[in-house]
This record gives sequence, C-alpha cells and structure tokens, in this order.
Amino acid sequence: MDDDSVFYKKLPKVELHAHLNGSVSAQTMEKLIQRKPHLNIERNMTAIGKGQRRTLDECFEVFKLIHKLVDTEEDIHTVATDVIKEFAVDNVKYLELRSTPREEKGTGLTKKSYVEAVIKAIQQCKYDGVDIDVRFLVAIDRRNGTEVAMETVKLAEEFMLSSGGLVLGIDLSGDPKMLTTADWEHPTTQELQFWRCSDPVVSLSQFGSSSSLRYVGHGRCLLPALERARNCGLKLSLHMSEVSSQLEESELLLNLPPDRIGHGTFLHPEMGGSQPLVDQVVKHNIPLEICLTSNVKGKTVPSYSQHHFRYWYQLGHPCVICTDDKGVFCTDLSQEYQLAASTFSLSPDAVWELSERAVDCIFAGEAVKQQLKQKWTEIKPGLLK
Ligand SMILES: CNc1ncnc2c1ncn2[C@@H]1O[C@H](COP(=O)(O)O)[C@@H](O)[C@H]1O
Repeated sequence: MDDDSVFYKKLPKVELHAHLNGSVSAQTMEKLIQRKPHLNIERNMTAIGKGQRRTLDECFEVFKLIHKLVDTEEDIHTVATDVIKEFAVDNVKYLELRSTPREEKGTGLTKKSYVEAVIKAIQQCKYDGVDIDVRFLVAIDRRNGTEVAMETVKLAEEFMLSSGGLVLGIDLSGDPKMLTTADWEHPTTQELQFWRCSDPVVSLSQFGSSSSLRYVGHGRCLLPALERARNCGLKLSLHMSEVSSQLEESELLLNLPPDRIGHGTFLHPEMGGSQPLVDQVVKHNIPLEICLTSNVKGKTVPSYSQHHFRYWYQLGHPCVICTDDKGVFCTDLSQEYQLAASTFSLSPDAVWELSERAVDCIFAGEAVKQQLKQKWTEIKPGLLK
C-alpha cells in the first residue's frame, strides 16, 4: 500500500449508505457459494470488477443472484457479521447498514427473523469488541408496492422500540426503472398490484412523447408508508433521482422532507433536474449520500469527473461519501475517499473535513455524534501534520 492509500485507510470514516447484500465481499461470497454448490453461482457473477461497467438493470440482476445465496437466518447472520468486520478494518467508526427484509418459504426465513438475524450480528460484533458503532435501516423495495411498504414500516417501528436504539430508520430503494407499455404485455401479479395503486400512469407529453409510461413503485404509492414512518420517529433515507425520469417523484418526496437523499444524481438543472428542487434540498439542508463508483459502474453518470458530487460540494452542501454496494462494485470506503480526492483535487485537510462533517449527518443522536467527534479529535494529530 502506498503512503497515499495509507492516509485514506487510516482516515476515520462514517458509512451511511451500504446495502447489506450488495456489500458482501469476495471471501464471504466464497463461503456462501460453498454452502450452496447446487446453485452453480460463481464469484464473477456477483461482482463488477475493475474497469467493468454494467447498466443499472444488470446490477439488479446481480442482486437477484445474491439473494439466492443469502436465504437463511444463518446466511444473513454470516453476511452481516462479515460486512461489519470488514467496514471496521477499513476504519469505519460508525456504520448505518440497510437491508430489505425478505421471507423465504423454503427455509422458514420470515421478515421478522431476517431483521433479528441482522440485529444479533450487530450485537455480537459489539460484544466481541469490534471497534465500530453499527445501526440498522429497514429497507423498502419500491418494487414491492404500497402494502408491503406499510408492513415494512410497521416492522421497523416494532424494532425501533425493541432494539435498544439499533433500528433508526427507513431506506427507500430498489430498481427505479420505469416499465413501458411494451414491458407490460405480460404483467406479473405483483406488477398488477401497482397498477391498482393511485394513478401510476404518467403522460410523457411534457417530454415531447405522446405515449405514457406506467411507473412501477412510484413514490406516490409509497407516501402513506413513508409518512407513517416519519410520524412515528423513524428517520428517512430515500433514493431519489437516481435515474433521469424521476423528477415528479422527487418533488413529492422532497415535501416529506427526507432526512437524507440517496444519490440525487438528476436533481440539479445541469442534469435535467430543476432549480426549485435544488432550492428545496438546500433549504432543508438534506445531506446527499454520494456513491461514486456505484454510479460510474452502474452507468448513471458518465465518468468520475462528471459526477454530481462536484456540483453539490461546490455549493457547500453536506455530502457524505459512501460505498452503496462494496461487494458488487468491488470497492471500499477508503478507496471512495481516495477517488473523490484525486478526481476533485481535494487536499488532505479537505478530505478530513469531508469525513468529519459526515458525523453531522448520522441518524443516531447527539451523544453518539459527540463520541464520534471526540474520536476524530484524538486521531487528527497523528494523521494530519
Ligand atoms: C445501485 N443502486 C441501487 N439503487 C437502488 N437500490 C439499490 C441499489 N443498490 C442496492 N439496492 C437495493 O438493495 C438491495 C440489495 O441489498 P439488500 O437485499 O436490501 O440487503 C437490492 O435488491 C435493491 O433493492
């Protein structure tokens, strides 16, 4: 490791946007593959290597494969434990993991036992003295529709009250792509469910097209669940404008408003967004979770240098560097900070400030923030001369 990389490794960091099943390392993946050889899944099918790029659609196919490998309580416990320890080795001092509870009839996994398995892994790591504070956000997969979103919020609510402060909020994620009419020749039962929720057909005349698209998992259908979450004290981290077609949805979601925004790639006017959207984000001071490699490899931004981090950072808006899916995109948080620094010419002092300011964006309360700030203060003299 060169001197430069050592700096980023030693830098204390906060990770706020990490999907559990997207964060599985190559080593853990080997363990899972050995447990289920009959699936014929190979390691190279679950990761996007250096220099490789995929469409966002292909990324979502990768998650489906990983979900086949991770389908028991034991698998979830293994994956969560390994991911937590790997972030700790990377000097991440505070981690908010997020994951979508799944039920698997074949293995007896229920959504409740799914969340319990993650919580047990967090508690075990704490008991073992792993030097990282870990919290959990329960994820809503937008593709699963209104009712499942509401069930997920209720589950999160239960765990918020019973987990001793480990469950702090809700993540809204999942494939943001719209389905066109053509895709709907053979809708699945699940897709038909969306069709029934309020007004999922949106005219494209504003974009110069006479056709209409049926939004699947449009935020409008999820608003009641998100509002309930907000009202009961769960924090909201919402994927917004990850793809270019979500302006109308972003307007709706910003009215909640969310506590943090995942990606927000297409919010600003230079990316086809709008000034009112930017004004709203700035007015509420909503931090952006920035995932450089994920966006480049998933082809939602053309290159590192054209990443929207530049726009928001120059505005002085809170931006938190994150990994998104460190396993799938073959990265870690040190690497992401190093990429941000080299791409946007950030000095070591500026990088330090970026990592320290991330502490202000965590969902845990003031006492935890103060403890973390104290850690940063202790580490600083050894790292920045
Ligand atoms: C690349 N950009 C992204 N955009 C939107 N959602 C994403 C995502 N990356 C991951 N997920 C969401 O996280 C799930 C995998 O982790 P969990 O099974 O929940 O732990 C994916 O199925 C998707 O719903």
